[in-house]
Amino acid sequence: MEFLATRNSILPAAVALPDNSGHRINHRVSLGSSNVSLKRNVRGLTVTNVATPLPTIAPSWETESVVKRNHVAWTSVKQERWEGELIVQGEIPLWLRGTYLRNGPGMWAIGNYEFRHLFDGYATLVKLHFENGRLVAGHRQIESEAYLAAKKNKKLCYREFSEVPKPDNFLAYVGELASLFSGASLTDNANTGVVRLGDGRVVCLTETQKGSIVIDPDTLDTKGKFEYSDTLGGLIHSAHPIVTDKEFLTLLPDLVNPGYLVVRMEPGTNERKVIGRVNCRNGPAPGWVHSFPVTEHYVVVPEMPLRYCAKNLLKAEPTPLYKFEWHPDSKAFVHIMCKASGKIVASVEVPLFVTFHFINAYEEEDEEGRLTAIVADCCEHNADTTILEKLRLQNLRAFNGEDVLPDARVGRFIIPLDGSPYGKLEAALDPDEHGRGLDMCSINPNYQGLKYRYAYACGAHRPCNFPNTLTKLDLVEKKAKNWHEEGAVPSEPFFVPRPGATREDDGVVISMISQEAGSGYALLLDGSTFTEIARAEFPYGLPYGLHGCWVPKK
Ligand SMILES: CC(=O)/C=C/C=C(C)/C=C/C1=C(C)CCCC1(C)C
Ligand SMILES: CC(/C=C/C=O)=C\C=C\C=O
Ligand SMILES: [Fe+2]
Repeated sequence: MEFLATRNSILPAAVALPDNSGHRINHRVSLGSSNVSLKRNVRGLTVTNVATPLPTIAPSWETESVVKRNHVAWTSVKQERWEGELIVQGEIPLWLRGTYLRNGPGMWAIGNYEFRHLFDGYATLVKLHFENGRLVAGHRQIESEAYLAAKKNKKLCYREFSEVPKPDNFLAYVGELASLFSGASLTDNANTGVVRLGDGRVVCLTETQKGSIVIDPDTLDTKGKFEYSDTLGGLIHSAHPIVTDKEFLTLLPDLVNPGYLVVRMEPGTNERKVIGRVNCRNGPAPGWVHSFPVTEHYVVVPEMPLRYCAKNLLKAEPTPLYKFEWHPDSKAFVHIMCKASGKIVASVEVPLFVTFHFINAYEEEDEEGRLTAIVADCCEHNADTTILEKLRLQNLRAFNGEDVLPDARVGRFIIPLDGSPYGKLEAALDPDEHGRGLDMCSINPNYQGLKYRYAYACGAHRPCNFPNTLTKLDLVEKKAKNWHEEGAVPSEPFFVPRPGATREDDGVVISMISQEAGSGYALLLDGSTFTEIARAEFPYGLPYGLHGCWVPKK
């Protein structure tokens, strides 16, 4: 494992603002009072760099409260919105023109009520707009029904990942007993990812279908629901569709007759069409499909023994695995469906596994060019579900130097296409290369579905309780380069290829770092050397965020 030199010195914040580090605070403090002009020299020009915060809409239900001193990564963002130019240290490549958007659960409280789990928080969308070597940043809360209702009623009104409203909260809001048992009580808090469709629309997503929300990538305005115009129904889908300029592919789990519909939507439409259906091989319900990968011609449908649980969906109190149950006896399977015909070309038993995120998949050929297997890689948690519990906020906030992050690896599935009944699952490289922690991955998008060499992810610099490095994985040399800074919690490293590049790792890696001291910054690493090329400090600490997308400049 290679560790790269990192900086310890941190630039002063562009604008001095109350940090997120604690004390008795008044959340109504507005950023509006903090406009600051800073002069700097950019390529011979003196540029007045004005951090111009937008008017702050302080959550009225988040008035005076006592906040414990926590890592800013796990501390709710204090303002509903902000925008301003950041001072850049280093050089942003001039070819980098567009907006990186990152979604994630950034607000974990309603009044004095603190949410339990990382995945419960109300969605905070962050943007980094790069143009001419300059960087304009901002964030904004997504105005889902769930968020607006919580704000208005000062209480939880919809079912979140682990939180369930008290019946009177929800009934007071929606007013119908039957709604508790239908999709109406599920959240539309689109806090997981953000994708740019082939037609240019930008949609924030979570695992409930109703939580598909169209936003404006420039202003971060919530434009409204993305309504699916088909009649496929169902309540949930994969949080991570595969999105290219040509299509949107996703999985719709069927909780009644355990299986999955594999569906495709064309750009410019809202209608998903069925490619085919996979019936589960075993178990009382489909396995959780947070994500799935595709190859050029096939869709890989994982059947994980961590399965949805209809009973847990209705429970008022969280169960150990939330809306899921671990069924090792039901075994694990991987199904391969042909994209063109919808036919299942392989359905094999594989070793037990636990994953949130697939990294990529590709078709393996023999010397004669005959297709022999599908290779699918994921961030695999050693078939251990305890990672879900480690992501409870109280555990994330309680870090005391103990090394409690469970081990993870690049799990490589090899799925034979010769009709044999078993597939293999092995580590693609020694997990010690990335500190035995691994999640939140990206690749060069031009290599999606193709044989590839590099992946970017978060790994571990132990002791830790959460992935705390950025790591570049070389899956051919089986080596990793790691970036780490003391106390930093980096979000998913997102790879943007350089236009015209011919090398797979020619591009930049974008991440946002939340720092222990309460601050945060945007970070650019060179995709090839994996060394820092630029950073820009935010005037306030950023909470942790999940997944992002790139919106190129028109
Ligand atoms: C943020 C993340 O990674 C996952 C979020 C998952 C969510 C919000 C899941 C929500 C669900 C419900 C509210 C009820 C139905 C089941 C399930 C999809 C898990
Ligand atoms: C942040 C995370 C797992 C970290 C484990 O080491 C998973 C996030 C899942 C949702 O997108
Ligand atoms: Fe995810």
